[in-house]
Amino acid sequence: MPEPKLNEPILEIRGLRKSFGALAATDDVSLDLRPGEIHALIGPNGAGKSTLIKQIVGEIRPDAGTIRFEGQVIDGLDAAARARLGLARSFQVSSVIPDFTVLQNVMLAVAGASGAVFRFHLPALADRKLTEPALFHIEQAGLAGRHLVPAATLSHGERRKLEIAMALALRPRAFLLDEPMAGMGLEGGRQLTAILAELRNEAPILLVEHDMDAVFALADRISVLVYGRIIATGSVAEIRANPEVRRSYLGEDA
Ligand SMILES: Nc1ncnc2c1ncn2[C@@H]1O[C@H](COP(=O)(O)OP(=O)(O)OP(=O)(O)O)[C@@H](O)[C@H]1O
Repeated sequence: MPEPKLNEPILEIRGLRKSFGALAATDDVSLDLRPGEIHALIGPNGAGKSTLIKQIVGEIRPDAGTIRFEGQVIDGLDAAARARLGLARSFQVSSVIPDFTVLQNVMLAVAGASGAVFRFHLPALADRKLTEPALFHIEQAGLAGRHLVPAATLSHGERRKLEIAMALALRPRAFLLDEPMAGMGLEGGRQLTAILAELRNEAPILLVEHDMDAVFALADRISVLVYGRIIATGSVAEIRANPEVRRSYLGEDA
């Protein structure tokens, strides 16, 4: 794989198109995810956000266009191969095992990432190669002290943090987060916002989110998708001031 150059986009989408019958769900979309940034993708329901994410992770094949990941064209790779490169969606497809503790779940993710065989008996649980990174990611995700609690008994917000810890264990090169704030409540949302702000230091984040408070607090750049097209990309200030964006998505009170 060619070495990515500093400041070259981690993810580079060019001229992507996907139609369902007569409906252009992705209509000539070009978008970059740069190192260290949180790039929010916003837009009304049905704008094509999920369809775009599915094409990035390899679940849907585009009709046209190219996706590069760390300089490599990934158009021919399936979802599993893309995940192995470090390009995977977090949160939507959840692999949390309810009967396992927080620590066991994260150890499983650490083991999966390293290719180790995970044995569910005491020697494996004492294996510091798994416990140490697992505990580190649990703390990173804001769950310190909760590692012995079964996942089934976690609150909604804690469960999301567990999912972040498991995502971190996979050492992704980019995070694709699909509505992480959904159902979090005010306090949970605040906590998750702080965690995501830190997460960007691990890998850049493409953030699909309807919660505009979170988007405005976190995003370095925002792209606005309407009817499958990106109508604007810019800083929070630029997007808030953009008349077309205000008309089509934010409303005049934004
Ligand atoms: N498999 C499919 N077959 C036909 N139409 C589809 C399919 N998947 C999505 N669509 C249509 O494509 C458009 C974009 O849908 P998509 O789910 O990507 O939007 P979205 O921006 O993610 O919406 P939301 O914010 O509600 O999640 C919608 O009109 C949807 O009905």
